[in-house]
Amino acid sequence: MIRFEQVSKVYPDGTTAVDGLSFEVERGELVTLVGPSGCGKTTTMMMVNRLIEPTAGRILVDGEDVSAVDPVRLRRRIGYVIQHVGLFPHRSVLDNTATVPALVGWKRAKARARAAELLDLVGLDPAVYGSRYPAQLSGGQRQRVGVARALAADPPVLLMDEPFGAVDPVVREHLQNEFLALQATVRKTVLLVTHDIEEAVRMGDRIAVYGQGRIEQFDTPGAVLGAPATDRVARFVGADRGLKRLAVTTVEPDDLEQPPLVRLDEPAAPAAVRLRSAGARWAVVVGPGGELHGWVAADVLARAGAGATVGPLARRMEAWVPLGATLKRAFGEMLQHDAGWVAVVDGSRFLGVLTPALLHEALRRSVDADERGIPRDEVEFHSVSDA
Ligand SMILES: Nc1ncnc2c1ncn2[C@@H]1O[C@H](COP(=O)(O)OP(=O)(O)OP(=O)(O)O)[C@@H](O)[C@H]1O
Repeated sequence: MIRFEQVSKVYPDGTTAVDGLSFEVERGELVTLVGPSGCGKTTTMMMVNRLIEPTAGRILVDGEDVSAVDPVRLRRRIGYVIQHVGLFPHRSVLDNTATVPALVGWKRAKARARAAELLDLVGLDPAVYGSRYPAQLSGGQRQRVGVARALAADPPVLLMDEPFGAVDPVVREHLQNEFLALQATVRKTVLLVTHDIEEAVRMGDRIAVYGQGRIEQFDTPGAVLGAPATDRVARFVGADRGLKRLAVTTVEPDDLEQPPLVRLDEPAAPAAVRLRSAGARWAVVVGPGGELHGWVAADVLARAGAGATVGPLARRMEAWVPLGATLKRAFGEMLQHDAGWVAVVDGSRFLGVLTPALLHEALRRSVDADERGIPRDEVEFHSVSDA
């Protein structure tokens, strides 16, 4: 969808900002460009909508060489979000959002209706915020208007230059998550510039890690964190890349262990016997359809009076995550609830548990899988304790 072919940019003063760059962003993909200040990220992005012209090479958007397209027409097909948003201070939020539809000749009522729809989509009630002016918004709200405005004419391509840079870390994470949820439905082809590796990892389907004017590695976040291609990439992603990788590695069924199970409506006494003979100190309690209910300690079952069933003795399961959650979230749940394991569910159905050792194993297998280019469930794992 966006294709760079041997693109270079040398500024008139002789600075080589971009040097022989070739890469492609697939349709509906979000690619983050990340690297230290001055490495050429913004130059790369601004060549796509012709705010900067390359010195050599060509850039194709949807198969069309951008140098052959009138820049104004080109920019109508490419949404652009920048750090300081650039809203018109004397226009209402609604009119700011309707800017591009109005420019491309939509009737005022239709442009405003579209703007209201977009404001709603980015979480701003148009009835409340539509008539305000930019100065009457918080930084995070202004950023949302910037995103709504860029999406208003429904461009297939979105360029975002440090779009969440001007807000504090908490708001930033919130906006990132909101944008990811939005992107899951609108599926734009997005190029996002950031100098923040955490943001690149969280947002990107793939990441381009820049050295000076060149891409050092172009791969999925997991692969970049698991197997940095060069020393420079390794230094940039940081010594804690294993921890960062927790945030991009998901829980899969093969990662899980099957603990002893007891049924909610089963009598306590035989359940206690079963657990004792298995040497288990606790069991997961499931409902009749295999749905997760809670957990119960073996000694509580053993002390229960005759005729007791498991149900009233069970404790609520606090530490659980859905299948597909990140390992970071699973680990977070364990820490928050001071639990040695976390239950994993698919919908309401109980699938198994993850322990710290299994979590480590899942992480190691995913690193191996990326290094060898094979699926994670094909990686055999031997831990120190097997030796
Ligand atoms: N108009 C210009 N004239 C000369 N040099 C320029 C010009 N614009 C940018 N540069 C230089 O080109 C290089 C790349 O700049 P660019 O803005 O693309 O980097 P960046 O990676 O986006 O940096 P940052 O994260 O700081 O925004 C830098 O050395 C910069 O000083």
